[in-house]
Amino acid sequence: MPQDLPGLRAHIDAVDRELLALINRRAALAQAVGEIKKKEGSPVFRPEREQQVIEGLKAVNPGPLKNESLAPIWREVMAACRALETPTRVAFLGPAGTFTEEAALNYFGSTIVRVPCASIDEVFRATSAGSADFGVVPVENSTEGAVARTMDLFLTTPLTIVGETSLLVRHNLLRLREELDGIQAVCAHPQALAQCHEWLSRHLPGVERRPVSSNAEGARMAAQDPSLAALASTRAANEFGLHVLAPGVQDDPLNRTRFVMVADPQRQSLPAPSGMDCTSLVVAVANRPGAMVDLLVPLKEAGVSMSRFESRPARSGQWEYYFYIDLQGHPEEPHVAQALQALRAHCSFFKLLGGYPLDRH
Ligand SMILES: O=C(O)C(=O)C[C@]1(C(=O)O)C=C[C@@H](O)C=C1
Repeated sequence: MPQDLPGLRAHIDAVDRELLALINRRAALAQAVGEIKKKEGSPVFRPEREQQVIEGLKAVNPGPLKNESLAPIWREVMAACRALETPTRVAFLGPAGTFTEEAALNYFGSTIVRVPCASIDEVFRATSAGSADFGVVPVENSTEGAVARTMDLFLTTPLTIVGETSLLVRHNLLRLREELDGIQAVCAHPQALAQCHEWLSRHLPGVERRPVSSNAEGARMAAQDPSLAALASTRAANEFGLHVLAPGVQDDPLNRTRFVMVADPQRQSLPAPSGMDCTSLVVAVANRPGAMVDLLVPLKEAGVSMSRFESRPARSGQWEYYFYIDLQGHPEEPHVAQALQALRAHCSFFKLLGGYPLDRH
């Protein structure tokens, strides 16, 4: 190997040409897979297969490339291959610059057709109506808990969950002017305002906190009115030409949001087991003593672990609740199937929301 800069760069150029030829060979193979899928009428996007490809490579990676760098590279390669099979249209809580858009790009790769939506309801509507193949919505935040609207829509729409991803969420105070003085209102999504409550109380006491439909919408408003500030990502700051007055103003430095990918089960079948999956369901039980225990016993007996348990009022006026449950494993794995069957018998309402690969990065 040469030791001088021009010599090393010439080697890099040669390796890049080899890589290009190999990636094109891979793309041609994916195109051939696409032809078979077209004939069979089966869905192009197979999250469990993409997960297996990445995990398989991580297991044999000799380095020096780090395993955490490997995943985003192959995600993009597979997204580009997928785009040759068919364009993937993804609806998300927009406008451009939201964390939900970032989650969509991380998960599906940047070659998607972006369908920004003004609300979580619209993401579900666009995906149900077929104007998008997938929808991406926030489902829970490590500081603020469940995203209520998303949970309610799981109940009332036929969409299923086909994937999940989580993001470290950093909020920044953004403004046209490079000073804190004279801010009349801070505009952001209610969740972001809540996540930055302490910082706002300390540094901008008495300033109005104005809830808007998304953080990027707040940034768009702040870009038009110098008296307004926004709480949003640095991507939104770039998108709308705003200054970052204070970076990372969220109360919890490890603030994370979990997003899920939803799809219409008529057009996108349930992902097959990947080896490390999550099963999501929503149930209701009769309002009687011991009903909760009856719900948990079948899980214990089948050896299934629960990773999330969340309740939402059923809005019946009777103090009845829906329970949102995440289980470890895939609904097609025998012990999970057994637990689901036993659970169903104890529930007055039972809806399987999906079985999908766990987010492993
Ligand atoms: O294996 C497939 O089913 C493919 O379509 C190929 C491929 C890939 O690029 O590896 C692309 C899209 C799918 O989501 C999964 C994998």
